Amino acid sequence: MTFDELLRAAHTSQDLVMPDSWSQGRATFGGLTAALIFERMQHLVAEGRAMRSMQVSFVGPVEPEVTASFEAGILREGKAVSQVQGRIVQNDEPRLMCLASFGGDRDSEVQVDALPAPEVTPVSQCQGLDYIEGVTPEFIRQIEMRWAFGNLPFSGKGGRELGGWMQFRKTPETFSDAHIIALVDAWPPAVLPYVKQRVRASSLSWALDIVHPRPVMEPGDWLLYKASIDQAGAGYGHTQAGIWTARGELVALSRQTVTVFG
Ligand SMILES: CCCCCCCCCCCCCCCC(=O)SCCNC(=O)CCNC(=O)[C@H](O)C(C)(C)COP(=O)(O)OP(=O)(O)OC[C@H]1O[C@@H](n2cnc3c(N)ncnc32)[C@H](O)[C@@H]1OP(=O)(O)O
Repeated sequence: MTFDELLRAAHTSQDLVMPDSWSQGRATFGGLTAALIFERMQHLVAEGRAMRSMQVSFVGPVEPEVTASFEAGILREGKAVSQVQGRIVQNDEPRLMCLASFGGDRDSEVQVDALPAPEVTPVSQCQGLDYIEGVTPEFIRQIEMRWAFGNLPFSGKGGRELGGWMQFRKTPETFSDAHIIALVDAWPPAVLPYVKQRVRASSLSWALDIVHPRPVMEPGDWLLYKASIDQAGAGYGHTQAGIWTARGELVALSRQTVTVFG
């Protein structure tokens, strides 16, 4: 199933089955589960209130091919901001919890421009990460990544930065916030180039802000992702990342805590 087909399914039903083709080890790709719960949360919110900030806790693996319930509810609606919660339940256990703040614009004297986007090699000159059965996670069949910063996972070469260009392999119908959410989580944890052999890793928690006014993005546009490690040790890594359009406009800011089993 394509990302757009799954988004449509999330509009019509609370109960969804995540296909194997979007899996990552024992779990479903976290960018997909977060995007689908986001989609259900967003539908509860009045027009004109854009998602500003979202916090996700990956409580447990959302297993592929097993029905999961995607539940959403409003916590509070103020003059400009709607606070919304979402959760995914599978086998009567919470597997993902999400809080998001959707806010309309208000008059303000404060205006601070974003820092410039990083210098980067053009997408046409960057090496893509191909899907290799049994080697890469299944969801790499859906999302294309072209390496521009840092070393490959399991290369043992380390480095503080990781990232590059990303887009859906099948051009989507639109480029919504849900599409951004799915793309941003696709990159492997930035700590993985430190290990020399294949080890397991999982996103544990994720904070994502989308910046407004959102730059104009057309389906099929490449986005740039650059993560850096703040600190890592004892099986956990703390990373932050920026996301930009190819024109260098800031789109989103991401912070993740990841677990690494090795
Ligand atoms: C040239 C080369 C190019 C290659 C190039 C491509 C590279 C590609 C790299 C991929 C990189 C991943 C990228 C993740 C990105 C997401 O999307 S992961 C999906 C979203 N996150 C989740 O589903 C996490 C849900 N939460 C959890 O499962 C648990 O809360 C946490 C985070 C694992 C907590 O840790 P815990 O309490 O220690 O976990 P627990 O449930 O007790 O389970 C631990 C066991 O699970 C295993 N485990 C953890 N994660 C997984 C997993 N995803 N699948 C299977 N087993 C897992 C551990 O190894 C450990 O195994 P044992 O030591 O027991 O044998």
